[in-house]
Amino acid sequence: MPLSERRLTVLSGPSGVGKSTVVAELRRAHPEVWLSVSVTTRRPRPGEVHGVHYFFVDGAEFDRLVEAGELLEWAEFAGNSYGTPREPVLKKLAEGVPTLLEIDLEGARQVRRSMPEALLIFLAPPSWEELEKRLRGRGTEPEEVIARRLEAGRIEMAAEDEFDVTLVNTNVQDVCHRLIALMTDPQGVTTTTNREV
Ligand SMILES: Nc1ncnc2c1ncn2[C@@H]1O[C@H](COP(=O)(O)OP(=O)(O)OP(=O)(O)O)[C@@H](O)[C@H]1O
Ligand SMILES: Nc1nc2c(ncn2[C@@H]2O[C@H](COP(=O)(O)O)[C@@H](O)[C@H]2O)c(=O)[nH]1
Repeated sequence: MPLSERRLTVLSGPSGVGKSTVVAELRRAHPEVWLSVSVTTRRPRPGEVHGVHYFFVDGAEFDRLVEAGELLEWAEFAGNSYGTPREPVLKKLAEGVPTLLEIDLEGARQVRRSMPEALLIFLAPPSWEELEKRLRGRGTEPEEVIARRLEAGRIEMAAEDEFDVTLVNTNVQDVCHRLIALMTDPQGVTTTTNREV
């Protein structure tokens, strides 16, 4: 199947597992993949750019987008709201552009319901200890936020079976190769969870 005919792919996994790192590498190697830019009420981290990493909005604007039906999915995560603008995703899919969403478990569940043809991939850490190490090592959140993210991470880890495939993020390059292979040949994916270590 040519890349242009591929379906929507969702990448989820606990905070700190390496989703953004994997997506950045994937886009470097495969610029033809389009990544949805989410809306969030979270404050920007140093270096994050409005319109590139996120659309940073306040709570009132987020509520307006929800009420106007402008979000394909949305969720609260660790004290902030996050959502996927609907129109750009539908446009890219209609154009046949391979489309990737990097979203949390609740968002993935909503996409599963509204677009059951989407491929849902769970990114797992090599171990819980390594996840904690990565999240703390990133140094972007204070300890109380890290604790909330780890609490959410326990719930996300318990939901791995809801996904079509699990990729364990031991090596970023390996994960990228597997991810692009899955986007290239989604027919090879069975409906039961397929853990690729
Ligand atoms: N395979 C890997 N081995 C070691 N460190 C990694 C690996 N992948 C990512 N990291 C590191 O882990 C940290 C968290 O990665 P990243 O920010 O990409 O996670 P995330 O899943 O996008 O988190 P969040 O959901 O909180 O945004 C970063 O410091 C990153 O450099
Ligand atoms: N349901 C959604 N979740 C999203 C979206 N964009 C990002 N996320 C997820 O939120 C957490 C925290 O992200 P961070 O940038 O603050 O570390 C993480 O799991 C992201 O995948 C979205 O549009 N919808």
